[in-house]
Amino acid sequence: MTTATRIDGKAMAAGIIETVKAATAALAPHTVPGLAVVIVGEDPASQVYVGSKARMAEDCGFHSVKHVLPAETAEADLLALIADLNADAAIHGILVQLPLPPQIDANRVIQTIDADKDVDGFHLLNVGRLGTGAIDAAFVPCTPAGSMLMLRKILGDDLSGKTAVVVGRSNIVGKPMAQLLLAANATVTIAHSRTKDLAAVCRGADILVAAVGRPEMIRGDWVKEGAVVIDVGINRVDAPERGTGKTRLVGDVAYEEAAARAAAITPVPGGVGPMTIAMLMANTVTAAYRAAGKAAPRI
Ligand SMILES: Nc1nc2c(c(=O)[nH]1)N[C@@H](CN(C=O)c1ccc(C(=O)N[C@@H](CCC(=O)O)C(=O)O)cc1)CN2
Repeated sequence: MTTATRIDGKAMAAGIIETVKAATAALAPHTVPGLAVVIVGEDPASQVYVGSKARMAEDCGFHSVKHVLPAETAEADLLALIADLNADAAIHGILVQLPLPPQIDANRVIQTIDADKDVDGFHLLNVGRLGTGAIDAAFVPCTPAGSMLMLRKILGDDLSGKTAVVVGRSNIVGKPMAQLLLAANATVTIAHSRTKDLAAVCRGADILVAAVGRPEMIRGDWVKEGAVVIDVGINRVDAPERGTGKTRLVGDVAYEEAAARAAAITPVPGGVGPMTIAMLMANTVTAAYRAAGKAAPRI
């Protein structure tokens, strides 16, 4: 029996997009936020995400540019494109879709992006700002930023006294998510594949964030009664029940089992994913406000 509140990321994302549109309109006509998205190669999921980002940017009233580079692109050519985008005053945000092909050093690429245009929040300067509590000066990575807004909607801004467990230690999600939770006064554990008795660690969490990339790894009996569960995983699995060769998306959490114990939980799809794209738009409009020397709206 499902008892948990389903945290609707699609609806929340739509609200954020309305705020971004209003903030964009308020900058006109002097500044039009500009977002450049760059994809290297033909990974089908990346193509979908990049297409959604470029379309959403247009919908928000941005100057939206998409660069599609072949899979065999040399690192030097990608770095040259980034240098051009860094120098382009019409571009306020630069996003290079990950993963990149193996001949390209993703870290070198990320560190080449001007930190003031790093709307993904992956540049060391932004990582450092987040890690030292200078969150208002940072660009915060979109997935954790969106996850945090969802949590705040349920639990409020101050997480004092709450125990949070983040399962996953990636630079894109796990680590920044832990920093955000810490900044909101939660008591934070980062767990991962080598954590001893992961199920027991999860069972201690008032806030459980799953970002491991393993379909439905987190079972219902890993979830504390009344916990808030944020499922960051987006895994495509076979769905023979839908017909031959069909697939479906599942999270890192076994949704129905977890929902029977949690107070609130994000679904997959329709949870954290749409918030990721909305927060990218929010970061881009923030970058444009900063470039224009104006105070960015709080989103
Ligand atoms: N440069 C970046 N690369 C990647 C990031 C990122 O934040 N920056 N994150 C992920 C992928 N990602 C955005 O790029 C992303 C993933 C999923 C969704 C989303 O809306 N998912 C939908 C389902 C979509 C589907 O049907 O396939 C959902 O969960 O409802 C948005 C963005 C890796 N790379």
